[in-house]
Amino acid sequence: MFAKVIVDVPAKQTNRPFDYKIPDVLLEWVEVGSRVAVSFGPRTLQGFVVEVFEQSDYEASKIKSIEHVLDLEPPLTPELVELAHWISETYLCHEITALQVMIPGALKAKYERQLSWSPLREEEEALLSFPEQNQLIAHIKNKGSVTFEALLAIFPEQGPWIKQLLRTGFLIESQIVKDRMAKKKVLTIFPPTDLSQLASQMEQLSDKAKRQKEILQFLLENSQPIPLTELMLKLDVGASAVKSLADKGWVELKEIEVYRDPYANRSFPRTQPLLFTEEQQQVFNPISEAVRASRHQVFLLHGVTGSGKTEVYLQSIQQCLDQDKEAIVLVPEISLTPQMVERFKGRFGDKVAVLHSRLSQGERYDEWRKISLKQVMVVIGARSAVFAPFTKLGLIIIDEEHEASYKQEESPKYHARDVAIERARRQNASVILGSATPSLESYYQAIGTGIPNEDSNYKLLTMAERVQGRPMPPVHIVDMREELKEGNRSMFSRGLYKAIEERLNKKEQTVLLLNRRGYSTFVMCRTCGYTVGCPHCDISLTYHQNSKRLRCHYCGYTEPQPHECPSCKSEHIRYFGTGTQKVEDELSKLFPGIRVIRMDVDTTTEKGSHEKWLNLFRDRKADVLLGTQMVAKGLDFPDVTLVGVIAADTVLNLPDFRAGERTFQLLTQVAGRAGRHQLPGEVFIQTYTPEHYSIQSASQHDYHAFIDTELDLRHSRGYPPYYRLILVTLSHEQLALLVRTAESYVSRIKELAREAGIIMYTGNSNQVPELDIMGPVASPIPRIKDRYRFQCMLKYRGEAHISNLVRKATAFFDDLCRQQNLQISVDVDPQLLQ
Ligand SMILES: Nc1ncnc2c1ncn2[C@@H]1O[C@H](COP(=O)(O)OP(=O)(O)OP(=O)(O)O)[C@@H](O)[C@H]1O
Ligand SMILES: [Zn+2]
Repeated sequence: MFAKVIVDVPAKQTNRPFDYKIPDVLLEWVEVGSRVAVSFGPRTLQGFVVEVFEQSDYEASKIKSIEHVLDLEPPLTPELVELAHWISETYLCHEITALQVMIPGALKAKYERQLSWSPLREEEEALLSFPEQNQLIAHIKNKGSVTFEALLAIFPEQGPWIKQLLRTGFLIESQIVKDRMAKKKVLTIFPPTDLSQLASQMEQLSDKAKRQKEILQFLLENSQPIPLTELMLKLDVGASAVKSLADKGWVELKEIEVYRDPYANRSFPRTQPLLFTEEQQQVFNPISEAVRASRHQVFLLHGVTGSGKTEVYLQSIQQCLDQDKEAIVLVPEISLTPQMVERFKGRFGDKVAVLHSRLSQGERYDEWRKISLKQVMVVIGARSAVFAPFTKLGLIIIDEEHEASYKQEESPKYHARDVAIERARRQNASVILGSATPSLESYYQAIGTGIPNEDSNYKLLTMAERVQGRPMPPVHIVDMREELKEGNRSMFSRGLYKAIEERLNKKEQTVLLLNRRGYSTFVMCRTCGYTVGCPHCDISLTYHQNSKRLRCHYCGYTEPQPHECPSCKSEHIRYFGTGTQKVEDELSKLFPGIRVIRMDVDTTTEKGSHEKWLNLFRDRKADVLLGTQMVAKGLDFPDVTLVGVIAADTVLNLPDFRAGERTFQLLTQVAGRAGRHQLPGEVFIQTYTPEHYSIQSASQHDYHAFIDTELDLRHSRGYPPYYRLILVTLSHEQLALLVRTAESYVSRIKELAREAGIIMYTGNSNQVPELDIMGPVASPIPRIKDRYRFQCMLKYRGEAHISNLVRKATAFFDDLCRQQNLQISVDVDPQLLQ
């Protein structure tokens, strides 16, 4: 037998699989999706098996053998292997990169697989009566534990038996990875094997041994092993009572390996399905019907903030579980709050695995194992959870589908929403895209005039009302130019100031949003106009108050706060712009004693800090939650009655055609945090451009007004959803070489387009162009980490085979990339244009 293997060499010549022989001893273990070690030139490298077959076209003697198999169960399913191929074609990346992104980081570390005998199965051992089984058992028990390789070396013929013992749980695998991967060991109490004696043993105990009786009683009722600490907490007993039972030999104490569960110490009260509102029922019906029929359909669920989308998700998932199918829920990383997790764990309990980047590598790996061993049916996670190795997928839900963070910014630059739709299509699963502010791309598809696409199968579902008829909060737009005219130079308008004061008096809570962290966003000399920039990037440095240092938000460079102008030595160096730190400062000056929680990248680096702040706020230990966009999403706190946006223009002024859309989304989301429960809410938006349509329509909660204007603009300028984009960024340390190369890159593409007969934009309005190339021009941030950056943007219609051109053009510069350290980064459907 042979295997086609994609080897871990990200270079152009290896974007194809190589043939390897499967040695007999590994026949049992090599499947599509297996990770293997193979020799490649002088080295041994990792690779993924993408096909297993019988006849190779190559001369048998020339084909090398697979050296090892790296996991006892293939980490990828055949379906995911195919999906990786699709990703590499769609997003123009190496196939190995797409395969690697699908497996948890812990698997990539070096580790050793130890097999040992499971204490949990001791009683059933007698059932294993085949001589082969007994031989294996004797060997392993004798050794205590043994590596997989050693076992195979001694019993090369016994692959099938080893596999069977693993699958039935008699053998357990522990992965001893240099320090961090060993599974947690937990002291566990095993109830007596013979429960019939338990009653009489309890009789024997004197009245003083009340605790011991309770423990036995509990074990009698549950007859399951339970970790010592958990039992002690549950029954409120000390360890000594357990010890005396163990000393009598009535119960047994043993260390066993358990999953590291970040939510182990938290209980999630079980919730029951809520009775749907009329709107919820009416959107649920078609979803439920598609799930039951196993029909692929994409539902765009446009529901205003507080309309109860989550309950629709929950009951749709239930529908899926009832069909014995699995579900994936994607949420943006920053809204993966304990509150969100609680809602899913509360409904589905142990059936839920959670994946996000704040888990340790070990925790992540354990959650992933639960998925691949089919111990859970639901996964909730950030972007990469779209690759959960389920095999009976019924539904994928993407909450806040408009979020830019679903796009991965490094290779593979995939969009989780589009990957989800593709995955669901291949599995006849349904997709729910939920948002109060759907992206233009999804909305355009759903209203049925999208880019012509045979497979498009969208359906628009709308929930226009909040649950229980709660009103949308009134929004006041404050023109900051007027404030200035009236002599108010503070960052708080008079209206917002009064509103905060009122909340303090009434003991209600306030959420304040400012999308810029740090203290001051730039430092400028009033005498000569010099601004302090990063020496490695073309961007100004931000002043951070705590460290009293200036910091670059792109490369992390820092320098001490200057006291005179570095250029003209004048003392009139001043701090401009407002960041979250400055707002915090200002609040405590204006409202002495005010309790503020600040949440931004600087206060949430520590593990668990994000949750800690939100819990403090929920427990009303603070009056104000102040932060960057992380405070805008998903929060559902009953006492929040005021939302203030300090500067709505920060996003609006970004050099990005989506600036208007992003502003509308952010304002709508953050406004949606107010008045979600009994207490009515109120919103203040401070801005220098109150007339802008994004701000106007957000303040009126009018998605349709916004989208009509925005669609017209996109159409006239030839942007998505009418055209698709590919952004190519070239970077190099030498500007001259870079400019030359960027120009020749663009000529190359034009040449290839002409050869392919693609109609290019010429300014002639009689022809509808298929492709327009803008650039090369300097990128919005022309230099990062000492590398100059130039970009060109390809706008194109439909598929038009443009990605093929880009692939060819990029390959043409491969040598230059290797020899001259030129970098070419290709971003298909880019979300960030810098
Ligand atoms: N059928 C129902 N009956 C009673 N209460 C409900 C019902 N559905 C949802 N709710 C409650 O209404 C509130 C808002 O619901 P939810 O948070 O799901 O809204 P959402 O649409 O997800 O909002 P957002 O987009 O702002 O996050 C929650 O407190 C939720 O428990
Ligand atoms: Zn920098």
